[in-house]
Amino acid sequence: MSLNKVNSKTDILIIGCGCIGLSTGIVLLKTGKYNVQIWSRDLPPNTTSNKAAALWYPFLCNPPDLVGKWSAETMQYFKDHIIGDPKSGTLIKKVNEIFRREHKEDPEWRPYVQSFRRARKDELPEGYVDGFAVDDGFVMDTDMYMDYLVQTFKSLGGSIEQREVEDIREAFVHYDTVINCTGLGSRELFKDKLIYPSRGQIIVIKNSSERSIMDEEDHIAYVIPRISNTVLGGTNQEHDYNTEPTKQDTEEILKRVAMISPRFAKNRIEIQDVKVGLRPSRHEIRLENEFFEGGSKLVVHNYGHGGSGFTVSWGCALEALRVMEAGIPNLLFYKKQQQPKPQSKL
Ligand SMILES: Cc1cc2nc3c(=O)[nH]c(=O)nc-3n(C[C@H](O)[C@H](O)[C@H](O)COP(=O)(O)OP(=O)(O)OC[C@H]3O[C@@H](n4cnc5c(N)ncnc54)[C@H](O)[C@@H]3O)c2cc1C
Ligand SMILES: NCCCC(=O)C(=O)O
Repeated sequence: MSLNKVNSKTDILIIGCGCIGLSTGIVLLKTGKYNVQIWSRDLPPNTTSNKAAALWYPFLCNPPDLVGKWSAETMQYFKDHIIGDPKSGTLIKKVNEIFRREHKEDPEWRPYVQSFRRARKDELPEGYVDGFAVDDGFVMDTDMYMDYLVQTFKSLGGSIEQREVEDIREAFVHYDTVINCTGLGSRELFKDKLIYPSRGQIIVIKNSSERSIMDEEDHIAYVIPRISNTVLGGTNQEHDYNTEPTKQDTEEILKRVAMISPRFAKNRIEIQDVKVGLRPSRHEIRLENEFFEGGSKLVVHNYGHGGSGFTVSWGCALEALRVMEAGIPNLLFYKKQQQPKPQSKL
């Protein structure tokens, strides 16, 4: 008994074409063992992923130890495979998180990131007394990076179909193994009411700056310089489904950003764009196997990455591969169990 195979490779379906679905598909294709197709309701640039800032920095995501591990693995993957490619839209950029109050504790991800250090006094704006620093963090022009992921996925033989899945059994007609990378979509598709939107608004401006700086202590304020523009943020409104920018949030962001980086005083900013995305927030990332139809169908869940999808994407993709390959023997066992017993000759 074998799984659906073409040219001796096993067919895998990924649902979702955000940074998680695309990273997971690329990792699977690079093994040379799988044919991978993506079905997705929205394609880049119309995904949440495309609305991200984005930079490497664990934020609004749990569980802390695994987020630390996956963030570090993602940083290494970027260094090994992505940063050097100008088509990727990525840049190494120092990241500073700054605090108005002393922070005795290091971040929980500190043990996994060797380059972590405390901020120097000269890196702290007026009114800030403490901070974290990661000198080899990275930022990405999100639309460029998402296009890069799509091109990489397709160049490795992956195929993408724009298609909404209303019932997971639609996928089971053609596939034994499905990887669920639907982000917030899992709330409906898998009735997971633990996942909910955290609304984030950002402003895209022409100016640029030499480093990423963030104050996330009492509210959110960040400046993220990219290749072709700079992103100012942000907001975090839980259970808010409004995907339209609001003038009030834009004003609030500009006021807060001026406090962490005075050079961005409102009257010197040329706003290019204002975007809103709904982070797929959950008490923790769901990355596990779930068997359906008496064990003969396998879904690998990989969703709920909150404010850190890019930061953990490659670590989670590698983990999804490991989890899936650990589950396939069970799948074969259950499929065999369901085979009709050969009729006795007597
Ligand atoms: C303003 C903002 C700034 C951010 N900045 C950063 C940052 O700096 N660094 C960072 O690491 N993260 C950042 N994030 C978080 C990051 O954007 C998310 O964690 C990440 O995009 C989640 O990726 P995803 O692929 O799971 O989700 P999505 O990008 O939402 O992709 C889900 C996909 O599944 C598809 N789908 C859903 N349901 C179905 C269905 N039923 N059938 C078919 N397809 C379906 C959708 O169409 C979509 O293609 C930010 C988020 C926001 C909002
Ligand atoms: N951690 C600050 C970068 C922006 C981000 O992650 C977000 O979700 O907003």
